[in-house]
Amino acid sequence: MAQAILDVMPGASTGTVQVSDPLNFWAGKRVEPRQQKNAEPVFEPATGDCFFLLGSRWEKREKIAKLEVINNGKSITEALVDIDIAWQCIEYYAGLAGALAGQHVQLPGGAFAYTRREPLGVCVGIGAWNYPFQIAAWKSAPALACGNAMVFKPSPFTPVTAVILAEIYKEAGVPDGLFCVVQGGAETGTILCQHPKVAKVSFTGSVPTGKKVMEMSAKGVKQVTLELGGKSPLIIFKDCDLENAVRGALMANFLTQGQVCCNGTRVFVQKDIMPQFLEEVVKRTKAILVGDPLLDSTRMGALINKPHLEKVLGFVSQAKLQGARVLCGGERFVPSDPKLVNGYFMSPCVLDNCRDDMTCVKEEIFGPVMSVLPFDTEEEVVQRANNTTFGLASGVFTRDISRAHRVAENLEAGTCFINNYNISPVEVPFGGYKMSGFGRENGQVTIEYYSQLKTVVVEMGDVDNYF
Ligand SMILES: NC(=O)c1ccc[n+]([C@@H]2O[C@H](COP(=O)([O-])OP(=O)(O)OC[C@H]3O[C@@H](n4cnc5c(N)ncnc54)[C@H](O)[C@@H]3O)[C@@H](O)[C@H]2O)c1
Ligand SMILES: C[N+](C)(C)CCCC=O
Repeated sequence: MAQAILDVMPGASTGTVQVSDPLNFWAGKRVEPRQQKNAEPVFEPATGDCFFLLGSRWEKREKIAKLEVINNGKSITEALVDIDIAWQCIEYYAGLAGALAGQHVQLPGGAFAYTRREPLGVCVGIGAWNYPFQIAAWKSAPALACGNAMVFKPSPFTPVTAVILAEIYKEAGVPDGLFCVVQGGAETGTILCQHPKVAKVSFTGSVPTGKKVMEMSAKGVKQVTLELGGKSPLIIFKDCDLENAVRGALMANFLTQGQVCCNGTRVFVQKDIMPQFLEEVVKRTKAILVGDPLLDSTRMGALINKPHLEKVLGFVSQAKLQGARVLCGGERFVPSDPKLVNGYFMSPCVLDNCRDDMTCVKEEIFGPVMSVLPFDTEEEVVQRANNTTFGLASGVFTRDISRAHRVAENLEAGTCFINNYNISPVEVPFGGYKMSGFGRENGQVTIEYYSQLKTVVVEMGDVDNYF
């Protein structure tokens, strides 16, 4: 089955998914993608209709990416990477499916035991809106590889591309019902978490919703994976390669309009190199091309919706009131293209003069806002970096290899990037410490979160009877 799914990704088959009213469609219902041959890949904003023609592997990649741009607002450059990460994830778990294995344990007297890795049953995946296709793949690929079924609920803000994934699985021959997409918001999510036949919930979203999901799952003794928010530190020591550190800071803050859970939004810079760092990071931030996300040249698209844009701009206003200095950006951006004037764009922002007690430094903004903080010593910065309830990711730039590993060990986070940031190869586990959640996605370890272990004990002699 896994091979069949892979065969579909590079295949030359055709099919379409028709989506009516992408923001509200199929609320709470099972999606049955319609097969319509030879339809054009178009999206009609006026009617909300979306037609998608599956083609060759690379045509599909482009078309799914284009739909993801329409779905989410991120740049096409990033959406293409997201689609690649998604198929790499499916390929990876397809490979692991055949390698699932237990253990043989020799016992006294010739008896022995063995363990079997068995599926959990029906797993629910609930996704956030920032990586809609990728999240659906990160959850469904290991779930299916372990022999489970998955019911996936995307965010109501980005309902489209999970359905494309369902279509791909269907084309690959996945039996009906093994991967289903249901649409809706909190109400639908609640029904899924409370359903007695659901064995596990894998959730990606905010901390408050994650707590509710955990509470509901606890009542049914369901397993849970929680991929929640973050306020990750990025520590830049004076002995770093400054050019790479600046690039790393941009990667840590501005992907997907800054709407990334693991972003390194608290950028701690050692005082000695602060002026050079700020000069370079501001110059490069100002050069980020914001605008039509479907253009290859665009590097930053639109935020997810108006309330969210207003919330992010509100964080910038509050930061100013609390004494931060805006070095660039932080304002609504209106592109010159008339069709984009009502879009939810903002200019990427760098905040200086920040303190640890400011709201912009303590809370997850989930937008393109980098807060820069000075520090003196390693001991001090590690203590400040850990002074948060979150623990998703962290980063350190230094040429001192001992320091790099010491800092990585001491940071309370599920990931520490050394001399890079926000790369996530599928082979590498991803997940949080503290309030950023638990369980992992990606990597071999995720098999353990989508399967259960059965122990079989085999007697080879007579039964010892105490009675
Ligand atoms: N750690 C990660 O891997 C990761 C990845 C992406 C986003 N996030 C986090 O997600 C947040 C942004 O995403 P969001 O705004 O979509 O989060 P959210 O918590 O508002 O919603 C996430 C999902 O939960 C659903 N939902 C809402 N209420 C529910 C309920 N009561 N029961 C069940 N499901 C419910 C939503 O419909 C959506 O599908 C940020 O905090 C971000 O850091 C984390
Ligand atoms: C692919 N990234 C950039 C590591 C993001 C993972 C998902 C978090 O929002």
